[in-house]
Amino acid sequence: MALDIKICGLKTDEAMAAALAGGASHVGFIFFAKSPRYVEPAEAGRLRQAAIGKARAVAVTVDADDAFLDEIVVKMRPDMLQLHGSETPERVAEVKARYGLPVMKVFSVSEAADLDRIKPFIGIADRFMFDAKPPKGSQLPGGNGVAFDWRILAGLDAGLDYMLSGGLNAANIGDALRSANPPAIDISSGVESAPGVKDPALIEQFFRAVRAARDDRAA
Ligand SMILES: O=C(O)c1ccccc1NCC(=O)[C@H](O)[C@H](O)COP(=O)(O)O
Repeated sequence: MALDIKICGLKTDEAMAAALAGGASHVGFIFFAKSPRYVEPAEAGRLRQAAIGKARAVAVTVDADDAFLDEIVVKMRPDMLQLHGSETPERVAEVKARYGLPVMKVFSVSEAADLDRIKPFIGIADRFMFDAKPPKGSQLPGGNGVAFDWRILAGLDAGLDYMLSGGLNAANIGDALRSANPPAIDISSGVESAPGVKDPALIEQFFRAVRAARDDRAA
C-alpha cells in the first residue's frame, strides 16, 4: 500500500525541492500568524507551483474566517485545506461547500478516548490527522515536535483515512510505522535545524528512513 507523506511548514524553494525530490505526496503551508513557519498566501502560491503534478498543496489554517480562507484559496490555490483549530462538524461542512476542496480535520490526541472525537466528522471530513496535544504554554496548536503514543491508533477502523503526525523524525519513523501502520504520515519540526528552518539534508534523511523502514517490513 502506498504511504502518503506530507512535509509541512515549507517556506523556501530549497525545502520544496527536497520534499518533492524525496517523493512527498503533500506539501503544507502554514497560515497561522504566531508560527515561525507562517507564509503569506501569495508567497505560498508562488512556492506551490513547483508541486503541480507532483504533490498536493495543503493550506493549514486555525479557526480561520471566510475572509482569510477566501484570500488563501485565491492567492495560493491549494489542493486541500487542513483545519487545525476547534472547527465544528458544521464549520467543516461549510468550508467544504464554500471552496469545493477536500478538507483534512486535525485532532490532538494523547489517549484512545480522544479518538472518539472524530465520530461527528465521519462522512464530512475527507481525511483526519492525529497530532499530539501541544505542550503546556505552547503558542502553537501544531508543529511542536511532540509525539503521542502511536499504539492508540492500532484499534482504529482499518479503512479510516488519516495522517499520523506529531514529533516524527528519521530516528522514530520506523517505530511509528510498526506501531500504527498508518495510511499517511506528516512531519514538520523533525526536518528542521531551528524552529521554522527546514533543512534539506534532514528532509532527505527522513525519506531514507521511511524507505528503510518499509523495506524492512517487506522483507
Ligand atoms: O507547524 C506549525 O507551526 C503549525 C502552526 C499552527 C497550526 C498547525 C501547525 N502545523 C501543522 C502540521 O501539520 C504539523 O506538521 C504537525 O503539527 C506536526 O508537527 P511536528 O510535531 O513539528 O512534526
